[in-house]
Amino acid sequence: MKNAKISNAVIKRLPRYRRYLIELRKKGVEKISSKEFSNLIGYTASQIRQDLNNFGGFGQQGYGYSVDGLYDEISAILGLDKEYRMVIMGAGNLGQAIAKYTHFHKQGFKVCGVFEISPNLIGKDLDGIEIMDYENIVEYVEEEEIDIGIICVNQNNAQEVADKLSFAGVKGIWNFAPTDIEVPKHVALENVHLSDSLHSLAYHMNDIQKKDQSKEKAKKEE
Ligand SMILES: NC(=O)c1ccc[n+]([C@@H]2O[C@H](COP(=O)([O-])OP(=O)(O)OC[C@H]3O[C@@H](n4cnc5c(N)ncnc54)[C@H](O)[C@@H]3O)[C@@H](O)[C@H]2O)c1
Repeated sequence: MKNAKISNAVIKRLPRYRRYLIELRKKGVEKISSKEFSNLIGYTASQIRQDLNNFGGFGQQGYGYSVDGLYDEISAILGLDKEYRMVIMGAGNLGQAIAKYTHFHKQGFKVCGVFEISPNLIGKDLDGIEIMDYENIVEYVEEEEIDIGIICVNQNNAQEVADKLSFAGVKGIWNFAPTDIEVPKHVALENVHLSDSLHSLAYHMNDIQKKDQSKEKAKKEE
């Protein structure tokens, strides 16, 4: 890797590159130029070259990128060439939905356990996964070598759960609670604030509407 300090914006684009490469592999495409990739994905060719140069390039002048090679490299950069063991904290609506979503497992992210505080849920079975008592989370993470904790508890309990998971030794926390939790430096944190995304959608919808209205107005005034 050329540069250890990669901007978050670049990291966020890599899964998208990878998704398109999966489609290209399915179609049997073996190589692609940055121009062709640009037409497909919607980023400029120079953006693509710049992004991939962060990691040493991979492209060959006059040849373009090897689809398999680039797919392997990006997968390795994202750490998707290994398996991860996960626990879900909170077996409410969201926790259950994530536990039942089998696609993550196919991508190498295995849900090993689900933890709860509600006596009504502890001991129940969730598609083959037993819902366990939150009291036992630290031992479980240590014994089962859990990598990732997924926070699906109520907002008010999220920080406490994050502290417990960090203490127990998880390497990453995927936080769905709509609150900014703090984690120690050795733990990676990714927040998924669905409402933020929805609010951003509302903004863009209204922005398009406003632009359309001002176009209409300008037309009428002509
Ligand atoms: N449901 C959604 O679609 C959705 C979408 C975006 C964000 N969220 C957020 O995700 C979180 C969960 O949402 P939900 O709809 O599943 O809520 P929910 O109330 O259905 O479930 C939360 C569960 O967490 C459990 N819990 C609380 N403290 C705990 C602890 N310390 N350890 C283990 N379990 C604990 C509760 O007993 C409950 O069963 C919330 O913070 C919510 O704001 C939910």
